[in-house]
Amino acid sequence: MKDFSNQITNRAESRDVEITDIKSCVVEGNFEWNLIKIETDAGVTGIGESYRGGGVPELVEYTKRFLIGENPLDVQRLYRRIIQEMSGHGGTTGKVITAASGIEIALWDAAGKILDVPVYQLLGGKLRDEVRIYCDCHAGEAYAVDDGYTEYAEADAYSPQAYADEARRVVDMGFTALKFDLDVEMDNDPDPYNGRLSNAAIEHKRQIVEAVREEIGYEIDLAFDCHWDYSVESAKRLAYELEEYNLMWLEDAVPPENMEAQKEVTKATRTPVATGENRFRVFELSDLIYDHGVDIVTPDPTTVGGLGETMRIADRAEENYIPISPHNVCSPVGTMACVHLGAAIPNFDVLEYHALEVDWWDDLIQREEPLIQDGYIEVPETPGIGVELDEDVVEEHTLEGTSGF
Ligand SMILES: O=C(O)[C@H](O)[C@@H](O)[C@H](O)[C@H](O)CO
Repeated sequence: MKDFSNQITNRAESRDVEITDIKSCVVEGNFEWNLIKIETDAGVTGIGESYRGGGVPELVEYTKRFLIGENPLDVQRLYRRIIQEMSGHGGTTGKVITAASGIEIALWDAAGKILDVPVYQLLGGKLRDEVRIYCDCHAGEAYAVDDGYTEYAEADAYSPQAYADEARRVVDMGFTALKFDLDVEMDNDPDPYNGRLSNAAIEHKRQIVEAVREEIGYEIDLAFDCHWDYSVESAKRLAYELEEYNLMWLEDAVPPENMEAQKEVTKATRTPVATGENRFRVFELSDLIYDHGVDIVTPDPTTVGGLGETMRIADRAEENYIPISPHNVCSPVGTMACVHLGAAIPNFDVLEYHALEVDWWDDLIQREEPLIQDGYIEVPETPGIGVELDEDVVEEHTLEGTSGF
């Protein structure tokens, strides 16, 4: 059995740092945000975020047995150590990689603070001073949270007009790129399991896209997400139907497991096709990238294995002239980690923001101004990922029944 413990002996004293504790906290936003803290004996705490959902706190707790005492500056080695230590019990993919992603981000933050540089600098420097954001939007009354929102009767909540009105509202906030969900309840008719779209369902979707385009024009980038719902033939029929609307992309039209099915859809249409958020590590995306089975790749850095793993994916995508637009449904912590990534990779396109309905999203960090200004986030010059949590707000929104940091 190999010994994966720290074999590094040669290091300048000023960088001889140790991890003293690792903590996690689930914050209840529009998703359950898994925040992570890594404490060190250098008086520095790194913060990170793993993708939403259950299991992360337990896995983070587990890693303490081999990460405490390690040097947080060895980000790449420690990420691999998590996989090596846990691969025997399913750690090469799935939730272990999700947990490792948040730890990896917290390590970059700690490393940046210890070395007194922003994370993008550690990733190789920056190609841009600000990162463009696309806003994930929702039609429908469930999301009526802000001024200027029209309330709809339930039957009209997913009408083309409701989509167009919401698109207008979000464009007026300064965003230059939007995404809506295109999977609507009527897709279940007549059968929710076979993935088949009726002609009426496709026509309804076409009308939604048309209404949004008529409202916001063609200068705004516009994407639609289908959440892995359709059969190959229905995905293709839908993608053909939308070709005339010049979308930024059509996302996740078929289920995520079958690469060949995905490739068939991508290659069948001139509507750009995006996917990637529910794959783990570079291994689960390489085939799709090298076979040009995706037009825009959308890994989630807080799921896929952190910033290093996303950079490896971005490298392969760049080699194939494919842009990368990270999926992101995080709090400001995970979002800011993605901003450093977006600054450091050449083929970055746009970063998702998915918290329009969380009016305290910005309050979670210590900051005067909203993070997003006119649809962009400025790449911070402060050490680490460049944001610090407001502990009171974290505590206020800690998931009920969990202990918090
Ligand atoms: O692209 C996206 O923004 C995602 O698909 C989200 O819309 C999902 O709903 C969420 O991550 C739940 O799984």
